[in-house]
Amino acid sequence: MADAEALIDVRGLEAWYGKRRILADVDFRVEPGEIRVIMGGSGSGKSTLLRHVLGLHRPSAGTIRVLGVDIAHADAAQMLDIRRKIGVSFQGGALLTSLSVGDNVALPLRELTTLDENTIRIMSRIKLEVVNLGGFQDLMPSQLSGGMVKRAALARAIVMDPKLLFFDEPSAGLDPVVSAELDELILRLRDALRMTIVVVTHELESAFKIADTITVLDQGRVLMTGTVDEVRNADNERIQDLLNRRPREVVVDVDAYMKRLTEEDA
Ligand SMILES: Nc1ncnc2c1ncn2[C@@H]1O[C@H](COP(=O)(O)OP(=O)(O)OP(=O)(O)O)[C@@H](O)[C@H]1O
Repeated sequence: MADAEALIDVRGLEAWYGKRRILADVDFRVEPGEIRVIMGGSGSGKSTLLRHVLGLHRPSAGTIRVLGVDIAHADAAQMLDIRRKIGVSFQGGALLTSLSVGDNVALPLRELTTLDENTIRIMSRIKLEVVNLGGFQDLMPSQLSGGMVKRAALARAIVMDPKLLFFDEPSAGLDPVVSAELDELILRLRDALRMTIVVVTHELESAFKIADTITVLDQGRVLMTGTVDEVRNADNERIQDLLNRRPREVVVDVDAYMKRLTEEDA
């Protein structure tokens, strides 16, 4: 497939927080219509990669093209255009507790479009139907269960019919049944609405169920990108450790450790 067709095309990405390198030489391409899962242990750099792709951080090195635009060099109008075409459902970005479910879902339409109120209401209700929350628009977030909150946040993320949807830890804090329902919903969004979806998850079962392709991150590097079967059968000790939940052996460089403790801004 030609390069121009990738919706996300990250090459050679490097990211630093202070003196620590968090991502090194990351290549990450997402093709239209796929569900890509980003897997990796805690602190492997999954959120940092997403933050760069969303234009929240500038890369220290490398290029990031999203929907054909080099986002490190995009102007405000280009960024706004991209934001309109991207849906985001992040763990931290929960519903606003002071707004009804319907008003939460309508938020992107009110902030990013000039549509009239009637159209906004109809569009948000349709998206609530899509996530099986039809008729719940007048409830407050505090009246919803954990799974319903996730689905309402998903309705908000897709209310603008994004080409690209980012979903951070959909299963976090949910019981297995509710989590499985959410997986089904993600698959339906890809199939029915033809969205391209990037999901970050710790849940192996969920990852294997929804992913077309998986990118495995470890210590800020991409260990591999492949299909579910390719990742499952990977001849790579670290990947097998992650799949079998074996902890990494800790190798401590004592001199470097002492130096870090005694240097400022370590
Ligand atoms: N704002 C920050 N300042 C300094 N270091 C940070 C910052 N954000 C993250 N880090 C560090 O960068 C590394 C990667 O963090 P990141 O949140 O990207 O990992 P993650 O794979 O998303 O982890 P988790 O699954 O626990 O959310 C971690 O070592 C973390 O401590």
